[in-house]
Amino acid sequence: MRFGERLGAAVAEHGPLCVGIDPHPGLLASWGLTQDVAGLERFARTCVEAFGGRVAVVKPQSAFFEAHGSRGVAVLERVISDLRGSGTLVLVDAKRGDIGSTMAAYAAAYLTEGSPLAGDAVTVSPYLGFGSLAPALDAAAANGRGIFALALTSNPEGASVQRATGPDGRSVAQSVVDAAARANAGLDPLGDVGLVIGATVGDHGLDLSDLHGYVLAPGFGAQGATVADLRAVFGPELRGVLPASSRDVLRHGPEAASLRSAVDAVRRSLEM
Ligand SMILES: O=c1ccn([C@@H]2O[C@H](COP(=O)(O)O)[C@@H](O)[C@H]2O)c(=O)[nH]1
Repeated sequence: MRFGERLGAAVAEHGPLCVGIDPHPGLLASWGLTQDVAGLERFARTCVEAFGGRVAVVKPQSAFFEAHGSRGVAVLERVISDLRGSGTLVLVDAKRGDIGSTMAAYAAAYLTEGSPLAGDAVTVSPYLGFGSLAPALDAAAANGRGIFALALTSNPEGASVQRATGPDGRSVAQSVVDAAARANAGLDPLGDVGLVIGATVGDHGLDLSDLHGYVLAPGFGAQGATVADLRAVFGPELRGVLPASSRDVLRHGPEAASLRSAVDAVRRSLEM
């Protein structure tokens, strides 16, 4: 089954919340864990126990695993494998992007069946030109996987690049939206190319009407965006929007049960 179809089924079962696994040093400390691979592993195992089979999609942040070197990456590989084994979709947040020939290697790593780092989808950066992502689009389609391309990111620094307008009068972000829409055309119910648009961005000024794909909305929770902000940015129904929260859920650890309660509370807030 295509990624967009699998994501649709997962959202129908669990709701749209995407929970992030971001093992910040500060969170390891507040969970009473050591600042090493053993602490990382304990943190990650607790997250898998808490979220596996309970949310539509989990987003491990690759940077916090990479920070621990090859043994940290091995922990990420186990997180991906165990979450997928529990039936939960995994969006690896690695924000990869490079010239096409190198992008093909990233696509092999993150989107190809049998690769230990391949989740169900990966975040990618289109800022070497959306066309440079072609190997990732091809690998995603061939392997039933998806990509989420950065359009308008949640950090304030992103706007100077992403809201800039090109010679055709479109913003850079709108050109990313339009390219994703072309990739998703004809795929029902939604395609396999999603976008990242922060919940913090305010009036995004984008025409998303032809996107026909999912929108990951980080910035919800710890970065200050509320449910009201989500509705103001994306419309009252939040159709196709996956609000993403990491620290605001993870701060409730280290007990898996408390993490689950936090997820349930966020989910309820999204339903109100
Ligand atoms: O525009 C973006 C793109 C990605 N992120 C990532 O999402 C999480 C947010 O974590 P919180 O603790 O919920 O703030 C993190 O992994 C970022 O790298 C983003 O925030 N904004």
